[in-house]
Amino acid sequence: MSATATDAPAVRFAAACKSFGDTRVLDRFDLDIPRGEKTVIIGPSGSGKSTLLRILMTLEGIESGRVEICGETLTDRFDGVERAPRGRGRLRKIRGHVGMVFQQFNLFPHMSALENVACGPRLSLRRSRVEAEAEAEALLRRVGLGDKLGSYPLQLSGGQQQRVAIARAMALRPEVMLFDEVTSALDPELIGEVLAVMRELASETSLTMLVVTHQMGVARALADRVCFLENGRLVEQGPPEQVLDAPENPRTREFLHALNLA
Ligand SMILES: Nc1ncnc2c1ncn2[C@@H]1O[C@H](COP(=O)(O)OP(=O)(O)OP(=O)(O)O)[C@@H](O)[C@H]1O
Repeated sequence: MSATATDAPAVRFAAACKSFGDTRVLDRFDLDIPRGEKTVIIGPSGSGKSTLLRILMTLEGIESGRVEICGETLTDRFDGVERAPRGRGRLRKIRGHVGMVFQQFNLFPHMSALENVACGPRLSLRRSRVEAEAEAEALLRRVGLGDKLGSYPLQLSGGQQQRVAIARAMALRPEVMLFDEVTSALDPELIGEVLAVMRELASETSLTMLVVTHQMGVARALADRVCFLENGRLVEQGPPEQVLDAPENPRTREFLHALNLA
């Protein structure tokens, strides 16, 4: 039986297996993330990092094992096989725990920054327009965009669009925030402004943050714990100064060495 919602970890993968055709992407994968922890996942291309996040967003199911978010099982046992959860109410409840920010900002182009942030609470949380927009304005100020409330995505830089996307995810008051390569599409001079917002969230909130990145600077700036993933397995994990500066596993060392040469 799973733990109750309050004492359960924010995220739990237990012996989770996931394949695409003949490709085994997660191989009896185990990971517990305590509430409030900021975890950064690094690893080579194709190691399964995005798949982990997609499973947590219930966009993918698993074949066996178990995945939980805030004590809710993401998969239903059905004929001995774990499947993605069925039923709209249940899906909505599970997804309500989670916010996600992607590499591509995915803002609605026909809506202003304010409307992009306010529309989720209006539709999903049934907030009034006045309430949703007041909260959206506060969030946009928090990410340094108080002067861009009426701007449309095309009038904003990539860094500004990504900060709107972070505010939009925060507006739904998730307990767990997932960040998938959120600084990878940005010019180097814009990375810092997005990272600053993420650092502020990391230090000033009790959000659980799960961050996938290829940028070790991002890992250093945010992580309580860095996890190195390869071929769907957790090869090494620990605080950033251990995993990034003094890795114990030869595979982690090779990966970091190759990054330094790149
Ligand atoms: N929908 C899909 N159908 C088939 N194969 C997929 C699908 N999604 C992912 N894969 C495969 O699963 C493996 C893991 O992909 P995933 O995107 O999770 O890796 P990743 O570590 O996030 O890679 P990257 O760093 O390049 O984004 C890869 O071999 C990928 O080709």
